[in-house]
Amino acid sequence: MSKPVPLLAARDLTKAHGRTEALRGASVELRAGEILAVTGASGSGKSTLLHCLAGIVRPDAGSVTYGEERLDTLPEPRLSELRRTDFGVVFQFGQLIPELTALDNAALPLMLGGAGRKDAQQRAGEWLERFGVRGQGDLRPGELSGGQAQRVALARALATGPKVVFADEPTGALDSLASEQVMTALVHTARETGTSVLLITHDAQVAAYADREVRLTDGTLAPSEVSA
Ligand SMILES: Nc1ncnc2c1ncn2[C@@H]1O[C@H](COP(=O)(O)OP(=O)(O)OP(=O)(O)O)[C@@H](O)[C@H]1O
Repeated sequence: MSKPVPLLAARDLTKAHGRTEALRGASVELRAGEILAVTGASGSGKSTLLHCLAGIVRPDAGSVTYGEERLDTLPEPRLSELRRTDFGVVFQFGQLIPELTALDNAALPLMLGGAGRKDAQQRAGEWLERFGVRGQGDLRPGELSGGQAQRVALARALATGPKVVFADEPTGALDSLASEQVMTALVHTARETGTSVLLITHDAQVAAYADREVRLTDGTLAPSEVSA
């Protein structure tokens, strides 16, 4: 059988922050519908890799290909459009807007994409429901538990129907029960919608939810792990 074509592929990425070489020739592929865990020690370059793959940061060298497009050289307007339409991101501390209710937080990307407020709120409500936090829709982030906030963040990331969700330590601030609930909801929804997930974690129990795991060491991935 021929090898599946990757949805997103990084080749030989290098990226320095000042004098720190965060990535030193990292290559990785994400396939359509795949949940890929990127693990590695603190400082090994995981977040930098995610930022390059999501088109948030441009690598110093190497390529990032998404479908037919080269993200590393794409003009900023098209890159922002892709980030809005095709990518969703979730970080360790949710990054919900504190002044907005959970419902309005989840509705915001839909409104930015052109939906009217009422329609966006209705669709956002359905996404909160999927993640088991519809009852918390009127609460502000400060009134949510860590796990609830992360589930709202996931609802917000998935509401626009992205092809890829980038999750950077989405359970890093949670206890094991909340972590399990967040990961179960994420995996279930990704499977149902065919969304690919790039999951960064230092937790082996979280990585076990993925289809495949690659490990970054000092800014590179071992060749055997690249083609696994
Ligand atoms: N904005 C920045 N300015 C300076 N150095 C940075 C910056 N971002 C990252 N670094 C450095 O680059 C290296 C890789 O960082 P990165 O955050 O990608 O690693 P990580 O594996 O995600 O780490 P952690 O698990 O601790 O979040 C580290 O040495 C870090 O200190």
